[in-house]
Amino acid sequence: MELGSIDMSSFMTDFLKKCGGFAVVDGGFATELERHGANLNDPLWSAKCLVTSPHLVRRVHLDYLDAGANIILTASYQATIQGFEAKGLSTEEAEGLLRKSVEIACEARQIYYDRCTKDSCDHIENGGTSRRPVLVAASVGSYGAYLADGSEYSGDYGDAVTVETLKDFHRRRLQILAQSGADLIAFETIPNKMEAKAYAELLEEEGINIPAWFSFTCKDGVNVVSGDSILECASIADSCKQVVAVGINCTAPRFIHGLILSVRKVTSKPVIIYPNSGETYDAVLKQWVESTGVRDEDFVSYIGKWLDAGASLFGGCCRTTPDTIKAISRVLSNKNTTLKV
Ligand code: MET
Ligand SMILES: [Zn+2]
Repeated sequence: MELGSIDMSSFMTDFLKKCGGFAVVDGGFATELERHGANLNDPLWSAKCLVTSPHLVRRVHLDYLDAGANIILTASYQATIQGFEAKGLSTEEAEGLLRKSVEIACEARQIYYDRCTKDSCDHIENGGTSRRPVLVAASVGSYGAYLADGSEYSGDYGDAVTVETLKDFHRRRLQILAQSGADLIAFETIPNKMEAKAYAELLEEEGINIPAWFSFTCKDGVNVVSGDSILECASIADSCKQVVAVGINCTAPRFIHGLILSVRKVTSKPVIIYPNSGETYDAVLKQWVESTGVRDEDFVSYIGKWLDAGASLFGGCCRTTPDTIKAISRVLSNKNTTLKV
């Protein structure tokens, strides 16, 4: 199969080299929209802002770029054609909003570059200065995120849902996002093995010619939220040629170290991690609550340990903010400097 001009095998390693060894991913997107006043109590969640307040979406991307992100994720996590249609939009309008999520992120990157001065944005590379590399990743949330019934964090879709159901659900959105100008696709918060398989098959069958990452949401140090083993899930990602990074997101920081070691057992692809704050989402209350008994400290202090365990891309998920990302950037730029000496 012709995959166009992008060399999937070196895409991420080349990018990491340009970043100085490690890359910074952005933080909680919906969290930051809410901090700016958006009301996301809606089945579309953060994707609602693509309709109601695109300026806020751009603003949040800029907040994360200012905080040091090398990769920004689009507002398409919960943007689905089916979800928009349920709100009375036409298929064309729904598809337009998917494209718009990528356009806004690309626009934010351009604004960021345009207003960069040497002092604030450039980094030193081989004795000269160069622009900080930034990629736009088109976010794809799970079928459970669309259902908005809590299955996003249980991975339990019932017996009637098969790999084929999931492929049919995701197919058109994936085709559109792959042709939208995004640099890669971020399959995020994958809750079970079946959805990973569906994504891998779709990438192959649709001949998707931009890279992707697979990121799983886990309930402990060895299993994704459905109970499927992270080893099996990460192996599916490993065997897919378009997949350029494999990892974990929206998972409590305390499980991340063990999970990185597990992922590394089954793949040599770069490992990405962007944990949440350690709180748990209560699907009935529709809010984040502190986990009983265990408290995660500010996880930025764990980054060094996660680096040693072999991860190379770091960011934050729900309930993290630009301050988290600033702190991560600081830790990583120290590491990058150390590496270059
Ligand atoms: N990128 C998405 C966000 O930060 C991931 C959500 S995980 C439930 O909003
Ligand atoms: Zn999250």
